[in-house]
Formats: sequence, C-alpha cells, structure tokens
Amino acid sequence: MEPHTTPGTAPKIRARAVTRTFGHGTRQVHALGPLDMDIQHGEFCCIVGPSGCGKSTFLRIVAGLVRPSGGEVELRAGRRHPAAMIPQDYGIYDWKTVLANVRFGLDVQRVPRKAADGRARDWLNRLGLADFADAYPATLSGGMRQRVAIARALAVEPEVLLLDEPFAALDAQLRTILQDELLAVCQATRTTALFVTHSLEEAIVLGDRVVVMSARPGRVIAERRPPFDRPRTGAMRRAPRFAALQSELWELLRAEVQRAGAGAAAPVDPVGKPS
Ligand SMILES: Nc1ncnc2c1ncn2[C@@H]1O[C@H](COP(=O)(O)OP(=O)(O)OP(=O)(O)O)[C@@H](O)[C@H]1O
Repeated sequence: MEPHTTPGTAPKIRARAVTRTFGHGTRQVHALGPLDMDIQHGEFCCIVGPSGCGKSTFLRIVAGLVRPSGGEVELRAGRRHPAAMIPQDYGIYDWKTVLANVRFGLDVQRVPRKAADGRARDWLNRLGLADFADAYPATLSGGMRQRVAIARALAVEPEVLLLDEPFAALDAQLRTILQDELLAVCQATRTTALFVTHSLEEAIVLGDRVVVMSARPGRVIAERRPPFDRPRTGAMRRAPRFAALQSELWELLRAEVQRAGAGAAAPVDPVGKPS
C-alpha cells in the first residue's frame, strides 16, 4: 500500500523533543512528551491514545495556539495556504450566517468579497449545505454544524488541516458519513492532515498512518499503516484486515492503560470490545 504522500520532500510537520507542562510547583502537570513526529506532505496522520495523554495539547502546539515548554515544531505551510484547525466544539460563530462562517477565513485573508463568496458557496455545495447559506448555525443539526466547520476550514485551501475529534459529538451513522466525506475531500485535495480521535475505527478508515501515544505525558509508543489502497471507500470497514488492525491497536492501548494504572482512561470504540 502506498500512502498518498510525496516522497523525498521535507516533512510538512516536524516535531522534535516537544514537551509541555502546565501549572507550577506541586500542581505542575507534565502533559506531553518528549515527543518526536514527522508528518509528510499529503499524509493523513491519525493520533490515538489514552484520555488525557496530551493529544489535544500537541495539536494546539502544532496550530501555534499553545507554546511548547521544550523542543520545537516546524510547520511548513505558506501564508496563502495556512494551517486550519477544526476544534472539538466546531468553533463556528452563532451570530454569523452559514455563508459568513464559511467565508470567515477568506475574509481574514482579505480575499475580495465576490471571490470569497464564490469559494464559500462552492464548499457549501460540496458538503450539501447549499440551501442553508443564509441560515444561522442555531437552526442547524449537529452534523450540519460540523459540516460548516469542515467547509470553513477547507475554504482557505489549507496545506495542513488539524482536526481534534471533530466527529466526537455525532451519532455513529452521521459520523460514518462525514468520515467518508472527509476522506474523499482530503484524497482529492491531497491536504496534509493531523487528526486526533478516540475512535480506532475512524483512525483506520482515514489514516495513512495511525500513531499510538502513551498515557500522560504522551510519547509515541507505536505506529501502524492501515493496509488499504487509496482511493479508499467505506467498504474497507468490512475487510478482515480492518478488524485485525483494530484489535491490534486496541490491545496496544489496553496494555498501555494497564501499564499506566487507573489514572489513564481507555479509548472508546472497537466494535465488540469493551469501551
Ligand atoms: N490549559 C491547561 N491548563 C492546565 N492543564 C491542562 C491544560 N490543557 C491541558 N491540560 C492537562 O494536560 C493533560 C493533557 O490534556 P489534553 O487535553 O492534551 O489530553 P488529550 O489526550 O487530548 O485528552 P482527551 O483524549 O481526554 O481529550 C491533561 O492532564 C490536562 O488536564
């Protein structure tokens, strides 16, 4: 299986010895690291790990929202096509229309209004929201709000997409639909993506690579490459190799949670396995 990456080029994201602590003195929490990670151009990299191990912290460091306490992160994205983040709570603005939300990043980039509207409408079309351009987010379902967040992030044509459990609040059916949509879009645009999830199924469906983190402070303890060719379709979920990899990842995480003791919570998910 070949990941849809460009070989021989410098990594799009390069993290070296990244650590982060929060608080001071006896209240200090060592949240992350030291962590090393390279994410290649066009790669879709999923991160799984016990709850509280520092996944979101790492993503926020890559996004430039949190400073690392030690080490460094290099993100190679141009000013015209920056990194875009989709946070857990979608981060859409309730006082703006759907169209204005999707156009938001383009307004920040000072793209002229007509062009920005055109691009925003194009993404609304692609994500099935064309009829809701003038609606306000409060009138939308959770899945539609999530689509708005995806459309807003993709409208700036980011070179790097950072996603923090974007589908966590959705029901299983909608989650599957949006996974497939995200997969299709990222494959078509060859966007580099770093995706944090608690769901092993989601990680295998979407990832060229699944990185497993230790309990807090999170470090990389394993990585696996789902053995499925691209373009992938949702049908891969029924392949025996899919279930085998899901079980393998589950065992890795279970062992890590046991090693770390009761302080670390197991991930949710594998069908047929305890959560
Ligand atoms: N701003 C903060 N101030 C203090 N502690 C923080 C802060 N942000 C994160 N932490 C702590 O750092 C640790 C890692 O948190 P983080 O949210 O990165 O974990 P996570 O792996 O994303 O967790 P989950 O899977 O449950 O979402 C946790 O112990 C958390 O309480």
